Amino acid sequence: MFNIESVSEQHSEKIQAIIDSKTKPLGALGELESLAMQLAKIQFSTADYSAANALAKSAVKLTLTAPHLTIFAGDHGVARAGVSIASSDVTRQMVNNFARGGGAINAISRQLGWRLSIVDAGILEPVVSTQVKDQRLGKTTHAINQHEAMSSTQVDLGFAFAKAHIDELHSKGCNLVAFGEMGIGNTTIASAIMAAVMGVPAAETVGRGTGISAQALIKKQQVIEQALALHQDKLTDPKSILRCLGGFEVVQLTAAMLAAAEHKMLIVVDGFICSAAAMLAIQTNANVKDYMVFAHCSGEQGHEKMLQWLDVKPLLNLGLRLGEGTGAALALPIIQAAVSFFNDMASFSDAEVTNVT
Ligand SMILES: O=C(O)c1ccc[n+]([C@@H]2O[C@H](COP(=O)([O-])O)[C@@H](O)[C@H]2O)c1
Ligand SMILES: Cc1cc2nc[nH]c2cc1C
Repeated sequence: MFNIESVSEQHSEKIQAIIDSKTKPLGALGELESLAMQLAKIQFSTADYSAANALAKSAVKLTLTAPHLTIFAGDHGVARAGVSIASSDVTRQMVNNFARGGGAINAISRQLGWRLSIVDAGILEPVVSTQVKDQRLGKTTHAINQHEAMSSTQVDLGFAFAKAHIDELHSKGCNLVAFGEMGIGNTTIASAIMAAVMGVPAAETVGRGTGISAQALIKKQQVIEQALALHQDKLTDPKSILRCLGGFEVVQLTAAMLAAAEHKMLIVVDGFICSAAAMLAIQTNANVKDYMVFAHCSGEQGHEKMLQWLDVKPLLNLGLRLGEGTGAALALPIIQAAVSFFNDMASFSDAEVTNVT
């Protein structure tokens, strides 16, 4: 269903030679070098003869164009079980806040230069604003400990919506996407998905989300255990996991990542909920991982274990546990720095510096 090319290793040696020709000790730009290598493999991945030629002459440039961050918002039936500090009304209130430019993600995006889309993937009551894109799959999901969260028709519609959104960004020249989410109760959803995908008990995936009490944490774990037991025979593939345990925003996050990789966009993954969607995207098509950068390790218990399972290294560890795409947004200047050194740094020969490699 998704046609995602794995990145080519064809030019790796030439790309490494360019990185190593720069005026620095070998490897001294650390993770920036890994990012440059990843992006170069994505952008020079064709068997194109001219790309190979340009690489040989170190004339090729990496590009970052129209960086775009999309926040998907959704509401969750499970929020009624007392698994969050907030009620579902706060999802709509925060979407309204984003629409008016008042969220943390708005402030950070203005500072760093992300363009923002706010997508209503299915919150209780829609927000009337031209700033909010209607991709609603329903009013709210069913409580996952009582029922399948949604129908397979809703999952499919979410995939279609997300793909159309990404196709539009691509047609406008965007080659770097980040995603965030907003949805009271969605750390319960992400913990349940993590448990289903990794085959570990809820106790290993549950965390405090927005900051619930020790007592509420026990309740939250029970709810996840009930959901896993209720759907245990159906948690066999990503779309079934999304149907049984998902959220409307998690469905669209998963599909958006897959669609972005089809277009060879770099995908910046945010915290716990976005990483749960990334797990499902990778289960759907393992090649998507080549296009992903994991921006940060969230303060949410379980995220570190999830990242270890994914075998990825996050760029930042700032104790953020807000969501909204805030961690992903912060990765932009780091990615820009990787592109700048690759494109603009002098080589030892250009700068007449003794080659120390
Ligand atoms: O991204 C994260 O790692 C993260 C960790 C904890 C909480 N959140 C945000 O908090 C909300 C979910 O928390 P909760 O307690 O309602 O499940 C949702 O709107 C997320 O954006 C996000
Ligand atoms: C106020 C608030 C802001 C948020 N942003 C993302 N998740 C959130 C949850 C709450 C409760």
